[in-house]
Amino acid sequence: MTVILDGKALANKMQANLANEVADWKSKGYRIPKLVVILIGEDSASKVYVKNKEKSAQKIGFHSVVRRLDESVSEAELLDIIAEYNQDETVDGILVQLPLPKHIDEENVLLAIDPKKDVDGFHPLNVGKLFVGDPDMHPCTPFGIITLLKEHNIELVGKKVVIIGRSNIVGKPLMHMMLNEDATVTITHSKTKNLKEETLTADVLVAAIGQAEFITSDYVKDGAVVIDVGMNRNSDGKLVGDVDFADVLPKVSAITPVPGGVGPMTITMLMEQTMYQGRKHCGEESHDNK
Ligand SMILES: Nc1nc(=O)c2c([nH]1)NC[C@@H]1CN(c3ccc(C(=O)N[C@@H](CCC(=O)O)C(=O)O)cc3)C=[N+]21
Ligand SMILES: [Mg+2]
Repeated sequence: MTVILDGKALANKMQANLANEVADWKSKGYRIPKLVVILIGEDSASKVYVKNKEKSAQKIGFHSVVRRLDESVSEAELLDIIAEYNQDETVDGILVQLPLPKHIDEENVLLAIDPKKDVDGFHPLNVGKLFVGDPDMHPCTPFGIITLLKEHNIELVGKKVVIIGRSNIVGKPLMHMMLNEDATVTITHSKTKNLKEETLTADVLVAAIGQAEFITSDYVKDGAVVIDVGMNRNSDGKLVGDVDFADVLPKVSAITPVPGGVGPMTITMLMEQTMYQGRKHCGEESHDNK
């Protein structure tokens, strides 16, 4: 029997726990955590993701601000707006939705966010802390993957993890998180030779490729755990992952669905990290910090 790693179910459970904690703070008169999401332009996928983040934040009871900026906003204007939220003591988390318009330099933006409010874990300081094995804020997608695996008691110590994809938001940070769990990690990517030879060695296979249903059962070892980070539309307009779910399912011990797997966990870790910052600043000593 294959275990379905139900990210939606765990997301609901974790977000309900956060909602209880926030309700408890409210009853004590503490300041409530605030998450600011900055959305630039009219990209339709970004709008959907930001909407989902806003819905989760509101459901938990956080103060949720979505700052919508015109596509034409200058980098200097954006940096000023970030500086304003950095200084605002009622703001616990700041997220600038990626991708950015071409005329804005991503590195400048990520460097501008106070690392303490960097709920995405993308600031180079947080990236470096993860790299040396002393993480503070984590990138949410890989953090969600690790959290989902732990919830299902999937052992990582000494296991062979193969990641397909070397992005700064998934592949590379996940490599470090897996190393911190004492896994043996291989990263593969578009220039990897004999990809299938690599993936067939995986006890845990993570697909972050960006190609609909690319991973079929012939890429997967019997009994492996398969994590699908993909979000693609197939020819019928249906949301599918990078894994051919129906083909792979009978061969593996556990697998994440799309939708309802890694995506909801990403949002949940964003909420967890907003709460993590809030816990430092909203409690007994600082509840008057309105
Ligand atoms: N600064 C920044 N931080 C991000 O975390 C960030 C970003 N920029 N840019 C874009 C990506 C993408 N991302 C997703 C989050 C949730 C779902 C999600 O909830 N997916 C649902 C389905 C959603 C649907 O129906 O389209 C699911 O998998 O079940 C998907 C994708 C966060 N991102
Ligand atoms: Mg994130």
